[in-house]
Amino acid sequence: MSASRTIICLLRNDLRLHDNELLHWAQRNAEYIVPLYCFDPRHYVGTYHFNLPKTGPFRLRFLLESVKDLRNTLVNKGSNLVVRRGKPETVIAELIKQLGSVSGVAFQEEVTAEELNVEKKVREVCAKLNVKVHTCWGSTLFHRDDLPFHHSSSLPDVYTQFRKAVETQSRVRPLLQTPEKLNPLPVGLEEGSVPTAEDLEQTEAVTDPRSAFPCSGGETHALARLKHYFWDTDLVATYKETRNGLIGVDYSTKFAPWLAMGCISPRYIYHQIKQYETERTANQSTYWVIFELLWRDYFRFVALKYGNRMFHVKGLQEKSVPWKRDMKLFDAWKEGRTGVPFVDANMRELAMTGFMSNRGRQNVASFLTKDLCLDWRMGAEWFEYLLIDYDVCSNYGNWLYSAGIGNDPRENRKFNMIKQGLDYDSNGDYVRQWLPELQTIRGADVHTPWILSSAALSHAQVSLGDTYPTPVIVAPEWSRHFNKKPGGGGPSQRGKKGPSHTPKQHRDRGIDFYFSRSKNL
Ligand SMILES: Cc1cc2nc3c(=O)[nH]c(=O)nc-3n(C[C@H](O)[C@H](O)[C@H](O)COP(=O)(O)OP(=O)(O)OC[C@H]3O[C@@H](n4cnc5c(N)ncnc54)[C@H](O)[C@@H]3O)c2cc1C
Ligand SMILES: Nc1ncnc2c1ncn2[C@@H]1O[C@H](COP(=O)(O)OP(=O)(O)OP(=O)(O)O)[C@@H](O)[C@H]1O
Repeated sequence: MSASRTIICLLRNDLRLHDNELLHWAQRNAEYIVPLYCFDPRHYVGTYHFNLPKTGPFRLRFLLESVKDLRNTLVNKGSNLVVRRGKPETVIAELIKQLGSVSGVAFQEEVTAEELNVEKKVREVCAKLNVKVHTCWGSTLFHRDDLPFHHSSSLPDVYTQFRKAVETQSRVRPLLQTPEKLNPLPVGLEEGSVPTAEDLEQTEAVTDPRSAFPCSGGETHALARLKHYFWDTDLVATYKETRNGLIGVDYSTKFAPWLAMGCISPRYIYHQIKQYETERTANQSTYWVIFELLWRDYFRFVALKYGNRMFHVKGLQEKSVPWKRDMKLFDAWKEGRTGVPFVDANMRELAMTGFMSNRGRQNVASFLTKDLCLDWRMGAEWFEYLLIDYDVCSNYGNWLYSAGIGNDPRENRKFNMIKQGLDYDSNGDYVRQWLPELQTIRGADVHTPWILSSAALSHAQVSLGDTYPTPVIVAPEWSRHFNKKPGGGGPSQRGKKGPSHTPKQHRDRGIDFYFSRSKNL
């Protein structure tokens, strides 16, 4: 077996060939490259506090598709993806021994405890076996080394300050060139088969035709999605007006699942936006995709700054909140049986598809933490289990933010479930899509079945407490919106926000808009 100048590239959340720092580096430094993916058993245990399955069926399916897709891509480039079941540190030790003379092991750095623990163990194994370790930074739009802060501890605690600093003082790096051919595997190395969900003792995902994310995993599908959203349909040019939608695939980019597994590079998205802005149009919407990608960057750098505080009950602010751990309420929330239709519809969508819109996520997180007053980590772990796009930093960062113990500078923010339902699902179509038992209630009345007269309920054949639950809570402020005509602040109205602005103006307007949107929730 030939193994001179062989480098093992441990791939984790970087399942792509394009703009892949690791493979790019290995291509220049090795004669033989072993691109390796390990199905780590630690990803298939229970979550830390509430022992929910750590990887749910929708994400697992997406992962398996992504691994297969990367294998196909690598085979077409003269290489292959080596797949193993086992802990990376064990698999790598075995490979080093099997191959004889591995010159290096490389991986992309992660930032959170469980991933850092894997890195530590891989380093220990390599040190014992006298093999060098090379690491690189990836995953963010702005490279960690290009941030305008001397140290991660000086990262601002307010997103806007971070955003303005990187926008004015940093630059997104150019894309790395995708190799025409990749240096081969060492001769005789078995590539290994991609397991099934069953092999991993996990549940198969069941496809729901209503899914807002009916897409497959893998770089090929990620690049096709971008082509569709940017170049084939120009949807990116109206993103800011549609991004708060709830139904269908195209109201937002849906890049998140591919970004989470690294099937698409955020730099690639950025440079495609720049090209789109040059060739087609530049407006608030095209900028806004970058604005949102910067949130993703921000939470990753927040994790670098705060370490395990990201997971602690008191959050980044070290704030004691008397969270409850009422399992009955938690079950009602998880299963979409709280009796608050807008919450239930979103929670059922998540459970049945592994996806929920950003609007939905903000609402159900606010409901769990501010209305039910449940421990925010219950919600975070439920999302960790189910989301296809679960990303440790974006998930825990957003949950902390929603719970009021993270990076939100404003105090006591709370979403009003009824107002939100009326604003963003003004005719109740979204609620009816996910709550078949309320299908016969017409229009916006579906948001508040408990205030309907018994005649109206019986006409709709809805029996509260029987076919649909009575609400577990009715917050006092909701009553202001009972019987109100819908409309006002919904997404379609936002679309009529005025024409073009200079880039500077539209950025500032964008921020004002972002915050005004948040004040009266
Ligand atoms: C409680 C809660 C938990 C969340 N958990 C996750 C998670 O685990 N993984 C995840 O990727 N996103 C998470 N988000 C952020 C956001 O809801 C999703 O990124 C978005 O809904 C995915 O759909 P999209 O790709 O169509 O987004 P788009 O609206 O098209 O946005 C484009 C991209 O910007 C990034 N982005 C947008 N909003 C945010 C945000 N608030 N924080 C970080 N990045 C953002 C994503 O990478 C997204 O793909 C969470 C939000 C909340 C409120
Ligand atoms: N990648 C990850 N995904 C999810 N959770 C993670 C990840 N990495 C670390 N954690 C969480 O970080 C925490 C580990 O931090 P730490 O060692 O400070 O915990 P701890 O002191 O045991 O926590 P606690 O204060 O809750 O008892 C755990 O809650 C763990 O679930």
